[in-house]
Amino acid sequence: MFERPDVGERAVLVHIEFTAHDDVEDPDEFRELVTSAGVEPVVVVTGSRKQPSPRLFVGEGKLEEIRDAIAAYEADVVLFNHALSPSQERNIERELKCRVLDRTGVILDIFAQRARTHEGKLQVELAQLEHMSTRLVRGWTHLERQKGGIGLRGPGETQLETDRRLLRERIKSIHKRLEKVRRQRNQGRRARHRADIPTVSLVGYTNAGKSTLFNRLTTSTVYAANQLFATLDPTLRRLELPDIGPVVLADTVGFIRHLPHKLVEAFRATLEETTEASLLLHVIDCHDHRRDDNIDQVEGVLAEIGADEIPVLQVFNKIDLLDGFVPRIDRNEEGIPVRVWVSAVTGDGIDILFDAVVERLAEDVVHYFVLLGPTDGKLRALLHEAGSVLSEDHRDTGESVVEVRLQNRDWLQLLSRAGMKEHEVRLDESRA
Ligand SMILES: Nc1nc2c(ncn2[C@@H]2O[C@H](COP(=O)(O)OP(=O)(O)OP(=O)(O)O)[C@@H](O)[C@H]2O)c(=O)[nH]1
Repeated sequence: MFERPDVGERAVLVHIEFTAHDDVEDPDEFRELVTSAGVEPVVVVTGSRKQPSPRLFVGEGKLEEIRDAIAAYEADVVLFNHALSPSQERNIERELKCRVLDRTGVILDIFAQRARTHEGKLQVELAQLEHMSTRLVRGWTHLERQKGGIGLRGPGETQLETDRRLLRERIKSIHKRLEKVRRQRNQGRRARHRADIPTVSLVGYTNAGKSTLFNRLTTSTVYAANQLFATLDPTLRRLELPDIGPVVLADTVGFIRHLPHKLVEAFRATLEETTEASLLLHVIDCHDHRRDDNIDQVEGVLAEIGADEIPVLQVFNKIDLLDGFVPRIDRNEEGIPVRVWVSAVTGDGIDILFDAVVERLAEDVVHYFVLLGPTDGKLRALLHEAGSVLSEDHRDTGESVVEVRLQNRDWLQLLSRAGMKEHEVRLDESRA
């Protein structure tokens, strides 16, 4: 699991089935989400109703039950697995004399903890502020605010003390900054591509086992790099892979069923970095009856954020839950690994997963038409020596166009041996 500060909060969860609706949330998933947010679920109060009560969402009897649960379990917060209106949230708080957060608030808290890029952070802050602006001011004690805690963390925290006008200004200014960040983004991304070491990003539904796999891949293997990686971010680690060299492994926030509509943008922003990955490990709980539907949804979102061009290796996790299943690699017709069956918990198959990752990264070949002048003799010789030259056209100008195909890693190595930087190489773009 994620390492996060232990705020020691204890939560009563509330999950109600509504007979008049069919969009039922999953109570187990909610428990996982709450745990992900660093809060301890101490009890789940369940019930069923035809439809929500407009004032208190639940009935008087249920409210009494929740009040008893707060006292019995000494809970700090009540978390509803539902979207509450601001006035419902306020009314329930007043009745229970305890902090109340709805499902949107819980998810936002997770996003706030995990957003990494500048844009991601802004987008999450925006969603938090917008969510909060309708919910001011509820008189939480100063102590509670200082302590932090679910729904009180993240960049928007101090905004609780400001009035609505300031909040609106802040929202406006974030919109502006987001626009600017977006304008600069594509440019920045191109530049970063050149310098960065390859990133392998774990994506998948919440509870698929991403964090478990992340820890397994980075702590218990010979490939985990010993040297400190210049980040305090627990979701980024460096590995040294045979034949590939250094690689960054990145964990991402999990997909969530029934993501509240207004959080879709914020969620995508937390995933923004994956569009720069060299390889995606799509972690899938192979034991989950919603497996195929989950895969479709993840692929759909990846396509929407423009990450569908990135090579994907599916990791079917939790094979220990399938009887007598042994780890294996599935390959496509071209012999390329497309799926690996593993258990992150037992470690079964982790070795072949590494093999498959190395194989997929090694596939990362470049195919260029390089313009070489009289002073580029060294690079030309090295490319020939490496057997990477497919064809060569000499021009009257004394230049030649050399068609090369080789692994990106080797290409970069040859450039460095030739004393050249990648941006100094002239490519014949018309023939790329
Ligand atoms: N049986 C079994 N359980 C696993 C395996 N991998 C993970 N789990 C369990 O599945 C649950 C979720 O694992 P996580 O690693 O937290 O999942 P995640 O995808 O990171 O979830 P989020 O952090 O919510 O996105 C935990 O209870 C794990 O112990 C596995 O290989 N086998």
